Amino acid sequence: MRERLDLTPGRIALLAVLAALLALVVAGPPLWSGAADEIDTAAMRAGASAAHPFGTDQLGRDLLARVLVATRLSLLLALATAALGFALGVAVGLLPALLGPRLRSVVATTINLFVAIPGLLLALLVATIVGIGAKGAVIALGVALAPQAARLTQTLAASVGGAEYVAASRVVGVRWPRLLGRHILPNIAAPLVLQFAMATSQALLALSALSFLGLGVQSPDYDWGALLSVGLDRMYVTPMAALGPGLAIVLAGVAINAGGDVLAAAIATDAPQRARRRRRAAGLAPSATLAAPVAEALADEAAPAAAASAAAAPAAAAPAADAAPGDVPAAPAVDPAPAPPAPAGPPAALRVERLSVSLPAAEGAVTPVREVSLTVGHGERVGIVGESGSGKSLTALAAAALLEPPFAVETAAHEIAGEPLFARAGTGRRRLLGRSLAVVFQDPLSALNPALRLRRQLTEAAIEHRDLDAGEATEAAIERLRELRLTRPEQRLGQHPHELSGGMRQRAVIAMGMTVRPGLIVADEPTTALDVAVEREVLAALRRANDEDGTAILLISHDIGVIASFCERVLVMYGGRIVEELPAADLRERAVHPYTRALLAAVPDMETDRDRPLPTIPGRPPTAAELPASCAFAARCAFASERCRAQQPPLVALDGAPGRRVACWHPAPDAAAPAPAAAAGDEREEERR
Ligand SMILES: Nc1ncnc2c1ncn2[C@@H]1O[C@H](COP(=O)(O)OP(=O)(O)OP(=O)(O)O)[C@@H](O)[C@H]1O
Repeated sequence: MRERLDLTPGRIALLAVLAALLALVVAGPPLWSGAADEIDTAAMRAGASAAHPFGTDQLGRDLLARVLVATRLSLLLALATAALGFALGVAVGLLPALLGPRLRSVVATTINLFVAIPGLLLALLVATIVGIGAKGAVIALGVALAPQAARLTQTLAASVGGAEYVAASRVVGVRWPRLLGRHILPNIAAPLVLQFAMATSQALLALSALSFLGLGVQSPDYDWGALLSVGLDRMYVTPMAALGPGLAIVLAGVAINAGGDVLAAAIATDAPQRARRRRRAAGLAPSATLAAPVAEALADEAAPAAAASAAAAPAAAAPAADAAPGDVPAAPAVDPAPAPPAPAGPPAALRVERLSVSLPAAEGAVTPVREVSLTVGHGERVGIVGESGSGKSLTALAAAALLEPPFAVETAAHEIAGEPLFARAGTGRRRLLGRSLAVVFQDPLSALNPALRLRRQLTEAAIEHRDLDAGEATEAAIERLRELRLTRPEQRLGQHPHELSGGMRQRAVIAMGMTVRPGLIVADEPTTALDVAVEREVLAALRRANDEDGTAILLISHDIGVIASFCERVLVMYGGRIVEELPAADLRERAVHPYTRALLAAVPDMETDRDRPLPTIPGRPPTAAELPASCAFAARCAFASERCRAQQPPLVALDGAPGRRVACWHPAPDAAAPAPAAAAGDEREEERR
């Protein structure tokens, strides 16, 4: 502990000084105000002596006693100034995390404007309004401190807001006061405390300077600055008259900073925080691709509405409100087959039609997800597979309504549990999402708040959405953990995330999502960071949720082996589109898209010749900026023809093969599968020749 708090002998000495100063704040005036205020005409302007070590002032009052008594006023005024600055600054600095994108940018611009004004100028401006004296000085300096505090808070809150555990909490519908209180403020407390201590010592210095100049504390009150002014006259006769208050100011400033350091270190080196720092140092930060879009997700309901407004409208909906008009090009015109209708019975857990995601880029807008239509039936396990950059995560995040400007989301339809998501207003939408959908991100540690024990994290969604009290929610969480085969669940709830292994954490995240019994879990690469044994545990946990609760699963992975073994239906994505859809059972033998086949060929099976290298797909997938208006896979495809390089193949249903779709001008021959419905079937042989 001592090492973690960096308690060097010097720092311990400063903490002792701070403790002594705090004792003086309490005991100084009662003990010494008699001597401090006693006028002694016989000893006016006396030099240092045993009776008056710092000498006396012009009325013969003991200067040492006055310095001791002034501790209270000096420190309390400095504390009040910093408190005022931070109360204003933190309140304003948190606003961008809570407001919609437009108001957020107004507040951010205002903060920037105030930060640009020199603090002294701002203080003088306010002082002219509120007047001089102790009260005026506190208000003027407090207001001058506020912009820096606001900027710091804004930056810190934005960085925590990007964490996946905040996104996970949002998706289960946790409201902003709870988000702030539980997830954001505890995680930004350490740097804020540090900054607060520094602001207090700065305020002490500034207030002393004002009192020294006669603009701060007014007679008969006095602080160290006022005493310094008295003592300075006699600096050469009685040096301690000036050195005493001067030293008090310097020592107090340094001691306050040391106290702030130790307090901040105590908060920051709280065990879970340390674990997170170690992870960061090891380079295990959350994936930038995921974190970036979610970073904006803090704006509660207003912002999804921006992206959603487009979604609620028909296919030709305008881009999201924040994107400049004309920024987003229409996705290339294709005539995609709609997602196959869900079987009769309960409504589909998720249905999106013509989902496109665009974002502004240097070279104009890019559309990394284009016209994706998919349905996840009630209780179904559907997989999305594709190489990195194929658009899987953006599709999943857009489906979970977690994308915000600068991403612009367009859909012709977006239904969750059979209900049109964007027909609802903010609160209703959040409730629908919170009750019907849970998201499991790739990195379980970043999906859990490192500062909180599992109990709070696993119960908050159930308290919010199932109206359970804390005891009932705890019971539900224990039951979920037990179902997911986590040993000693009661004990686990008392632990912090870093105390669990990777697989346990991911199961805890799944349990967190399952406490509201959602109809759908969207799991984005939930096993990528885990080893094979743990991967099996996590997939088994998802499988149990599916089997026992009928929870549908949308599993995203670049590993076609995982998808094939876990899912019932597979969507293969490439270049932001679905290029093939088929039942998982057909994957190995009946896939017809050359890309799907190439992915499969790159996975070894029992018949693979171990002496020969595995086939790989030549080249690399196109980035969002490189997506052509023709077939995106053509550049890497052995069967590509002129037509592939010129025209985008539409995603079409395969005749006589329910639930199968393919987007290819030359689907591979498949003895078991009927010929594709597209004209491509006939042309294929001809063109290949
Ligand atoms: N925050 C972002 N800023 C700019 N471009 C992005 C961003 N996120 C995604 N993209 C673009 O969108 C494309 C699709 O990204 P997405 O994360 O959905 O792919 P993915 O298939 O999930 O890949 P991975 O498995 O690596 O996560 C990327 O190739 C990238 O060009």
